[in-house]
Formats: sequence, structure tokens, C-alpha cells
Amino acid sequence: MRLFFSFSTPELGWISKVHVNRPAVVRHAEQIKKWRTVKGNWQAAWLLKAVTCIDLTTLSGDDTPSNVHRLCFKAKHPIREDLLKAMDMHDKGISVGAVCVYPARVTDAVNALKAAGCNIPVASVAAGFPSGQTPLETKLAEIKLAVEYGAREIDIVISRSLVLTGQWERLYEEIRQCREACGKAHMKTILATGELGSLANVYKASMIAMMAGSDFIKTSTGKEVENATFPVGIVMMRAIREFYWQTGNKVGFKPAGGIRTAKEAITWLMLVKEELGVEWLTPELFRLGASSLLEDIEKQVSC
Ligand SMILES: O=C[C@H](O)COP(=O)(O)O
Repeated sequence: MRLFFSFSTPELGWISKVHVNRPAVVRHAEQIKKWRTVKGNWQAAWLLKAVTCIDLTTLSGDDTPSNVHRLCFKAKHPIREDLLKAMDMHDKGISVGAVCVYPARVTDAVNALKAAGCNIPVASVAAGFPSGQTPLETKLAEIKLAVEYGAREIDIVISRSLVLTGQWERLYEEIRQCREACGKAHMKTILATGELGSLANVYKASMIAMMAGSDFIKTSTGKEVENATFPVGIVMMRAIREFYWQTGNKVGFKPAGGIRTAKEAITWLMLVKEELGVEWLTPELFRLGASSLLEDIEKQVSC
């Protein structure tokens, strides 16, 4: 398979040769679910690592400046001070990876984090999140506005219709233009894998997203019927690994949607370590997109 990373239309002849052995991937995913979780101090250490990789998210129609402010406070203080003290981690500046909101709430988050004197980046969803069913011009304008409002990370969604109809060059071109509109902001590309129809399409879309310049590839919006699953995660991470071997570029991975428990968070971390190696276990290359995960992590840390 030949891959190119360029800003002209790339060679995409390899697309038709992609094959994913679904039964093997599903079998591996079943094994992962049976992994024994770590205990005691090890568990606490893995959970604190998970916290630093969380994109703490609120993406609700009823989001207001005040609930975004509360979220930003939680982003700065994700774990209770007494619990951190008990682990002798209170002076380590543990905070989440980013705060993730809708474009209309970016200014609220930027102001709240600035007032709190912290440097946590604000991520904005964009490009017609969650469906991606808006014209490209609207998507680009939305991205540019979110960056203008102060978002340092942009989570775009892809047009699933381009995947389902096999329009790979158009998909590449759309993502490339989104990348350009992001400017200096990091771009995470949400594949919405639950709507892509097959694991082969997940692999192809992952590759196209990376070739078009994505800094991260992300599983889901949290709004699809099926969100982050282990089979999809395995396929995306194999694509990231292949892309790294071919180009030397390290692209980040963000499972998102439906991740609610500390055990799931640890399993995702272990899977990343297994598939991509320990160097991927930093907020620069790994994020967990979640709106309701911190509660369980705090509960487990206090046990
Ligand atoms: O990007 C993050 C997801 O939208 C969060 O999904 P969730 O609310 O299921 O945790």
C-alpha cells in the first residue's frame, strides 16, 4: 500500500485493496473486555493519567454560560483536593486535557479558564456537529469563528455520506480545507464510526483523515447510536500505526462517546499502550472524550 501526505490530491488507488478481518478484530475486542484491571496504587496512577487525557465535554442544547463555568472549574480541579493530598499528588497540577464545547460557548469557556488562571485549551466541535450535514462553506466559516473566539482545538465531523458513497477524494479535500481553516488550532477529526457501515470504511476514513492533515482522529460525536467501541478503536489505532510507519507522523487518538466508567477508561489506556506504545499515553497524542466519566474516576480514587 502506498500512502502520500501532501496538499495536492493524493494517490488513492490503495483504497480498493483495504480489507479488515472483522472476526479477528471482534475476537481481540472480546479478549480486551476480559482484561483484569489494575488495583491499588497502580489503579490510582492509571486513573490520574486518564484524568489528564480527558476532554471534559458538555454538548447539550441547554448549555449556558453558568454550566460551562462550572465545567471549567471542574477541569481545573478534576479530583478533590483531599483525595489528591492522600496520594501526595496535590501539588502536581493535575487538570484535564481540554474543555470541549459547542462554538457558541467557546467564549464562555475561554473567559472562565482565563479568570481561573489556567492554560487548559478549549476545544470546539465544528463543521456541522454532530451530523456534518451542512455545506462546506458553512463548515469552514464555523471553524474560523470558533478559532477566532479562542478555541485552540477544533473537533470537526466528517461527511458520512462521502464515505458511504465512496467519494474518497472529496472527503480528503473537505478535511484538507477544514485543516486549512483551523490555522494554528489542532484539528481532531470525528469519523462517527457508528455510521460508516463497515470496519473497512473506518480504516479508509482514518487514513484519509490523517493524509489530509488531522492532528487526531476521534471515534464518535457521542450522539450516534453506537459510539466508541473496542473493535473500532483497534482498527483506528492500526491505521495510526500504519500511517506512522509510512510517514513518520504521529497522529493522536480520541475515543469518545459513552465512556462512563473508570474501568473503561483504564482499558482504553491499556489498549493504546498495547497498540501504539507508551509514547502515545500523553495528552498530546491521546484524549478521552467524555461528559460523565470524572464522577466514577473520583469515586474509584476515593475507595
Ligand atoms: O466528544 C465527546 C463526546 O461528545 C462525549 O460523549 P458522552 O457525552 O457520551 O460522554
